[in-house]
Amino acid sequence: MTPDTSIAVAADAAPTVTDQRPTPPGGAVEGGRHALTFRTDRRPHPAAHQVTSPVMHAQDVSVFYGALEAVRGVTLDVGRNEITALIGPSGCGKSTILRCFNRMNDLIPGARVAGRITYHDQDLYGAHVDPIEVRRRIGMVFQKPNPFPKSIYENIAYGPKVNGMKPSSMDDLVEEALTGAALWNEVKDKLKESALALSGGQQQRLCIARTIAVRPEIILMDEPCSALDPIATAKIEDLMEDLAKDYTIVIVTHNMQQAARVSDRTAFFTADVDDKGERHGRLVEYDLTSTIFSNPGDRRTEDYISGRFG
Ligand SMILES: Nc1ncnc2c1ncn2[C@@H]1O[C@H](COP(=O)(O)OP(=O)(O)OP(=O)(O)O)[C@@H](O)[C@H]1O
Repeated sequence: MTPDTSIAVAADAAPTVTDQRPTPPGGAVEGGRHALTFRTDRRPHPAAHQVTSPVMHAQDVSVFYGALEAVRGVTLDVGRNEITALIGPSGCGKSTILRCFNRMNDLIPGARVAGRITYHDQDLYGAHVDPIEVRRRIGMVFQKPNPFPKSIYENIAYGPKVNGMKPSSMDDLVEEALTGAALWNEVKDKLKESALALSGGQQQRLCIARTIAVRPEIILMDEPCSALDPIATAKIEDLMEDLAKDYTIVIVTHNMQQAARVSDRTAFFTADVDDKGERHGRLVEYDLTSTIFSNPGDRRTEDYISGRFG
């Protein structure tokens, strides 16, 4: 699909089909790609995250809700076609940072973003940037599956229609999106039935299909499996691995095994409490997932992933 050049985001932002994920140096856990063991030898915290192909860059980003500085001074790169996991204890600002990446915080009264976020080297918050187009290119899947109370088909076709996409065949586009979300075989004979009749896991895959139907480049996922059972969760995790061939994914998860299983890089956040008792989230450490889980550079990261804190 030819990207719409009338908006202010870069025209080279179309999805690519290369899998550039690095092979992690750590061993694999059962059923996953990364080690969950810890080494006692520590290495210096790297000065750079060494993301070779960043699609998005956050520089000294702080987010305020009214007077509360909820997250302070976050700097990180999101690598193209990588899965980046944001982990950390409740209230450290993971979802807040995630929402910055597609300007969802714009919709929260009193929310303000300071610092700079670039997407393909363009200021995501520039005056000339259309936030609606940002959210098409950078889609979001939420904690609780939220299909529209419409048919399965309409759930998928809705986004392309309202975004003015004119596919040569909407049927083909619907099939492609449902196939991409590993749902087609389960629903192809009941496309006219209500999406609300699907199971929770199917609904979540439908929401992923709805997201990819508008051809985003990045998919943000805010605890996408927290409402799902282990089997449905495993399906979404398998799906994420497939999706990362075509899309860049950033996921917030409370499930550290999930972060270890699915992600290439992990950002660990925590919250400092100031003398007024206010919590300010901050990024402690960001590195390859294998490093974060096997040889973290910061004691707080190790305490958290080993269950001693949080
Ligand atoms: N809409 C909002 N209005 C005001 N404060 C908010 C809002 N959303 C989040 N906060 C505050 O910002 C801080 C960070 O919240 P956030 O939800 O981003 O953290 P989190 O790490 O994702 O937490 P959790 O893991 O519990 O979802 C918290 O102090 C929270 O109360």
